[in-house]
Amino acid sequence: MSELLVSGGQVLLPDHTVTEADVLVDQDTGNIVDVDDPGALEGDTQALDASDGLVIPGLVNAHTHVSMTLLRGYADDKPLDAWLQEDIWPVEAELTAEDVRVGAELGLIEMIKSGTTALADMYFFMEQVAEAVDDAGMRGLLGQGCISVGKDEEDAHEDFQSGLAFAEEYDGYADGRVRTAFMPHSLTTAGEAYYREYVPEARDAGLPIHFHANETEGEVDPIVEEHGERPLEYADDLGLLEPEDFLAHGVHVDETEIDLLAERGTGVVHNPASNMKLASGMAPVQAMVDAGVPVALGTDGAASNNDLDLFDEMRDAAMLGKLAADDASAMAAGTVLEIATRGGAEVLGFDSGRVAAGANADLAVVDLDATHLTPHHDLVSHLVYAAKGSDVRHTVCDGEVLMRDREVQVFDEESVRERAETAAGDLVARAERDSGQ
Ligand SMILES: N[C@@H](CCSC[C@H]1O[C@@H](n2cnc3c(=O)[nH]cnc32)[C@H](O)[C@@H]1O)C(=O)O
Ligand SMILES: [Zn+2]
Repeated sequence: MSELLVSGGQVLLPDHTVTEADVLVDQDTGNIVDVDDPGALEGDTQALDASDGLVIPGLVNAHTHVSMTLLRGYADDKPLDAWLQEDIWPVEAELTAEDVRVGAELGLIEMIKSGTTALADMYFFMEQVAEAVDDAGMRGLLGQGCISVGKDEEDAHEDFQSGLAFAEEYDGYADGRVRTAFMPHSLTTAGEAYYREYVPEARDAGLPIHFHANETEGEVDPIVEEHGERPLEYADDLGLLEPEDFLAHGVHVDETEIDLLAERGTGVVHNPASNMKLASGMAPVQAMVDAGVPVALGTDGAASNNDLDLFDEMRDAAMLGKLAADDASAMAAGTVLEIATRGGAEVLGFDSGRVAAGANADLAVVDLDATHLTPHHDLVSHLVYAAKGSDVRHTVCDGEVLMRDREVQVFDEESVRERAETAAGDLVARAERDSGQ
């Protein structure tokens, strides 16, 4: 049996208390075997030094478009609709499989470096993302985003059919680290007929469903006008609110919709940075937590964030959550940490997000030996309010070390950065040439 012993540091336990302890991992099963007093456990092979560090669950980025790293800083300072239609979609029309692959590798490296071990991703050429997640050693819930607006019927059907085919083919890929979902893009960009046709097929295949919903006011109004009901009531009619399903954003949700989500057990992924940057609005995230809605945290794509650092996102969630609730006690550090770890894992259906025997060994070790983390009154507070992704020293997923002493083990970081720079430049040049600029 091959084992990994993470020793010499402190450990964040599932109840958010911190104790000096070691963590023993079985690399064959990828699970945590035990968490015990310093020196009490022995590992056969690999050791990971956590001295002056805090072992935390790997963070869960529950909504992103990882390959959008290629568009980081390409188009900023616009609202969602104009940003997608004028800037992002024209460039995405030029994406190749190779672009998506290198964009994914770049984004996954950024995640590993900032302690993220699992993601939910919706994009194009998802087999490329699946292979990159496999190479990265991470855990992913992946799906192809399916859109019908702006397409003729044949193209639209092709998009939904290939989305389903990807999900069926790749579920369980990468030794089970990749799971899949059916991902219609949003309640407004995928037409009702497509939901009516393909949701039952997704259910027959046992797939969860993930989509964007209630992100901007501009998305809510047309649904209310056309269907005479709130968007999430419409989503419920379409059969999109099962307990394994989860939606991104949920910014403009009313009390009826919050109660509906809680009743159905459908997850909501909060994306505070993207919501602020696109001025989409403030999600009532504390109200959703209080109502019992399963809430997770996501960065959205790097073009609307503009990073994939969940430490940054936790801080944003706390700040924006307080402002939204007009209450400084809202989205307290413990609540935010919970949605970024166990909450996210539960929404995605992964048995991770906690440092405990039996759970997946998905961990990060945060360096506490830093000026901006001094003194150590409350380490949960530090994780949410003061720590940065660059404070992560080691990252482990499924028992394998993905980053050791800030050196990414699973990719050649320099070469990925070079390839990404070239691919991004070429992509934008193609798009500009085709638009006759
Ligand atoms: N098969 C689809 C691809 C959709 S991928 C998912 C899409 O979501 C887009 N996206 C990124 N961030 C957001 C957001 O905040 N709201 C809605 N869509 C977004 C992203 O740019 C990408 O176009 C097609 O043929 O167009
Ligand atoms: Zn999104």
